[in-house]
Amino acid sequence: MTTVLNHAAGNATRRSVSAEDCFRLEHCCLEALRYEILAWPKPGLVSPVDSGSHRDMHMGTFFASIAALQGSFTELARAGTGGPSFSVLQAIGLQAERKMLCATGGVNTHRGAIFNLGLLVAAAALRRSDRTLAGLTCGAVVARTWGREILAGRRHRPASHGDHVFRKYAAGGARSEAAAGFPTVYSIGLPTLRRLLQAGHDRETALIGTLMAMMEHLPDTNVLWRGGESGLDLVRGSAADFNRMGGVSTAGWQGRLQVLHRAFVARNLSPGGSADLAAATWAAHRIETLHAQAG
Ligand SMILES: CC(C)(COP(=O)(O)OP(=O)(O)OC[C@H]1O[C@@H](n2cnc3c(N)ncnc32)[C@H](O)[C@@H]1O)[C@@H](O)C(=O)NCCC(=O)NCCS
Ligand SMILES: Nc1ncnc2c1ncn2[C@@H]1O[C@H](COP(=O)(O)OP(=O)(O)OP(=O)(O)O)[C@@H](O)[C@H]1O
Repeated sequence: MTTVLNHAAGNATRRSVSAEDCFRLEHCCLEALRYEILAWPKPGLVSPVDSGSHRDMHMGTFFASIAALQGSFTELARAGTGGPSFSVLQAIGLQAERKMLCATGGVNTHRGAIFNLGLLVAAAALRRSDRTLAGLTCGAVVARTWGREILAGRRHRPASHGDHVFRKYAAGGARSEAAAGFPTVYSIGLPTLRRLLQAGHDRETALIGTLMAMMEHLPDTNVLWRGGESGLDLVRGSAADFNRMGGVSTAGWQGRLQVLHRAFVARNLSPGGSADLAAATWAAHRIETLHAQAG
């Protein structure tokens, strides 16, 4: 009798997640990556206008990577539905990284983005499948379900730039952000993006405003790797100045960002972590809106 009741209670909290649901989640991710690369001006970053501080990639490399990633986010969403151990998602994420490297001739265009977006879609699918998680953001679902394993995972991978930076500056990078439930996305990115959209800014402008908010606050390991602490101080300080002066809501903002772009390129600085989280913010905006509409 107890077994039957438990089984019934379990069914009441479970809901099936369709192939269409997973496909819709992937669409939010691929759209976010397209909007991020197309946005201009973005200090130090690759855009349709130039390659910023990067010598091994251009906008076409990013589009080749995005095309190769088609299917990977659907797969991550499908896997997330069952609330698997992090190692299951990691295997799919590493496979996606291999597809990216194959499409770009070995260039890292989206490693951070695959990690962030992959975890967010897996969490979105898990939340959809389990009604008891309905009140949580995708970020909170990531932290609660996979946070510990994400932090433990650092020990099992060959040393990366991120690991060097972690040892030298104690900056936890993408893993810390994810394990903490994406605080930069949910506490800084989303409020900024939604405020700018509500104020009537177009999508591109709102995304750049969001990027600049990220840059002011994020301990970006890409910047630390390339420019050390003084590079990070410069990036965060100049983003803070830009935001304090009214950011993208003030006339002439594009010109000010082009000046910053030249300054970053001269110092080989690229805020790739902020770019990743601006894309993650766009995807989270779309995914959380779909969730709210579904009720
Ligand atoms: C965890 C990863 C991203 C580690 O990479 P790495 O050691 O280089 O870490 P690091 O945090 O320095 O940077 C990774 C990238 O994240 C972005 N980034 C940099 N700083 C930050 C930050 N503070 N917050 C978020 N993203 C950041 C940058 O684009 C950077 O290139 C990754 O390579 C990995 O382990 N991949 C395996 C696949 C996986 O686990 N997937 C999970 C499911 S999708
Ligand atoms: N528009 C963009 N321009 C440049 N980098 C971006 C952009 N959007 C996101 N990124 C992120 O920046 C990272 C690439 O930066 P970078 O080339 O400095 O990393 P790396 O491969 O670790 O270092 P290096 O090229 O110095 O060996 C990617 O993980 C990517 O997710």
